[in-house]
Amino acid sequence: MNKGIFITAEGPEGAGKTTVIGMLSQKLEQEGYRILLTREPGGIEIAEQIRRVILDKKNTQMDARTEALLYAAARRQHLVEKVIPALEKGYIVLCDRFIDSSLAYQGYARGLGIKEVFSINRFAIEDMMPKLTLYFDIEPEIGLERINKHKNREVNRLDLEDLDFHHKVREGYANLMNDYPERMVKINAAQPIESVLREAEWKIKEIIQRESEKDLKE
Ligand SMILES: Nc1ncnc2c1ncn2[C@@H]1O[C@H](COP(=O)(O)OP(=O)(O)OP(=O)(O)O)[C@@H](O)[C@H]1O
Ligand SMILES: Cc1cn([C@H]2C[C@H](O)[C@@H](COP(=O)(O)O)O2)c(=O)[nH]c1=O
Repeated sequence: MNKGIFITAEGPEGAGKTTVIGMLSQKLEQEGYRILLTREPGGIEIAEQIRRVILDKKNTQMDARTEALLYAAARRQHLVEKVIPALEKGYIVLCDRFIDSSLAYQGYARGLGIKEVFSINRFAIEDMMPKLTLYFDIEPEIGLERINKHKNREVNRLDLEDLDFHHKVREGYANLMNDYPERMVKINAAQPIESVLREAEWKIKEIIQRESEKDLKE
């Protein structure tokens, strides 16, 4: 049985996910929580290798289903090698992207179908869904402008998709918000960083409180 809490961060490019969960992980650690901060695709050696293949700008010929399968493979390995052991030890796992990225990017924006992409991911994750998903909502124009300003960030193959693709990604997330209102919360990521941080922290504290009460009752 998992004693920890699995939390994911989702959203279009440049929404601020990495910045916000990085800052929150430090804050929560200082408050005494055991935190594992990780990311997808990646987080462990095999998945980082898969990440390099998927995101390499030279791989323009990659088929959409191959792309979806590679993300799912990286996800599987990352879960079994890193996420599940940490949850078993009682860590709060903060993961930068997870299955909803596949559903929004490959399922909706690439047009493979949300249900179809969910089904290959079901094989990868079994029933390991997050307890909470923070969805950082941003207009793609603002998000892309942010990452273009960020000189040290390497532009990857997915970033180079046209604006229409990035709008579809956001539409895909809007569909997921409708489908999973019990675990997904939307945060307006266009706000100043302090407000985004505050909202994300509230949501995380709420789930920590809820889960600890559940533990006490069990
Ligand atoms: N609320 C904000 N207002 C203004 N700039 C922000 C805000 N949040 C993050 N940024 C800046 O936007 C840039 C992108 O942020 P970050 O890398 O955290 O986004 P991301 O959602 O993880 O992007 P990606 O998924 O594309 O890697 C960074 O330079 C960051 O400092
Ligand atoms: C997990 C996952 C990711 N993607 C896309 C989303 C981004 O364009 C890149 C990852 O880069 P980031 O800087 O770490 O955000 O990959 C995807 O299309 N499908 C997925 O399942």
